[in-house]
Amino acid sequence: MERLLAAGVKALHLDVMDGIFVPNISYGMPIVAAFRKLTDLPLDVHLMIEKPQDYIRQFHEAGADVMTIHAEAVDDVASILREIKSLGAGAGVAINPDTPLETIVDALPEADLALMMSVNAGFGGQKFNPVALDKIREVRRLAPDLLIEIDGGVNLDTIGRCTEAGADLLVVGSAIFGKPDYVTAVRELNSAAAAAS
Ligand SMILES: O=C(CO)[C@H](O)[C@H](O)COP(=O)(O)O
Ligand SMILES: [Co+2]
Repeated sequence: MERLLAAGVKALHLDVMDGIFVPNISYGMPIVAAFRKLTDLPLDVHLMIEKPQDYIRQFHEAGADVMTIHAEAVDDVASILREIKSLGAGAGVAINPDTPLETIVDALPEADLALMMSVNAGFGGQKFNPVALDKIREVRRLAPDLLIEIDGGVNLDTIGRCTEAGADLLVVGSAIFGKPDYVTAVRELNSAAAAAS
């Protein structure tokens, strides 16, 4: 965390995985609360879990500023987005690369953020899937003021295409954590993103 903060990242994206919605387990509310104690940066909590509606209050109490649910995990996206907003948090909806954008179009008016996954949710370190870029362009056309986030395989080679397509929030895992020097990694990523936007 100290090294990340020194590198000047603008928010923390926290990947919550339940071993059911995705075949991997990461962490839950106590770790989100621990991050909350260490920083005032926005905590952007990516809920890769089933029944997210049962946990949003606890994640918000733990310190989540934004909670993003997966459309594939729930029946009624719009109503859960409304519940998240009623807690005073930002509400995001995510879709995996194989999920058509049509799945969430009706819910977009309730969303503060749309997350276009450029890998299948579940693991860091996967290869960037450019299908997310076309979805970003379409979301931008449908909802010009919505925050658009991209997540998965974003690195120095792919980040320019993300900003060019219209992504506002660029989630980077391996391309920072896999580097010895976070300051240089973040500076180079920010430069590549800005050059293309
Ligand atoms: O939600 C995620 C995986 O499900 C991660 O946020 C994402 O994969 C970031 O890691 P990387 O930049 O290494 O792909
Ligand atoms: Co994520």
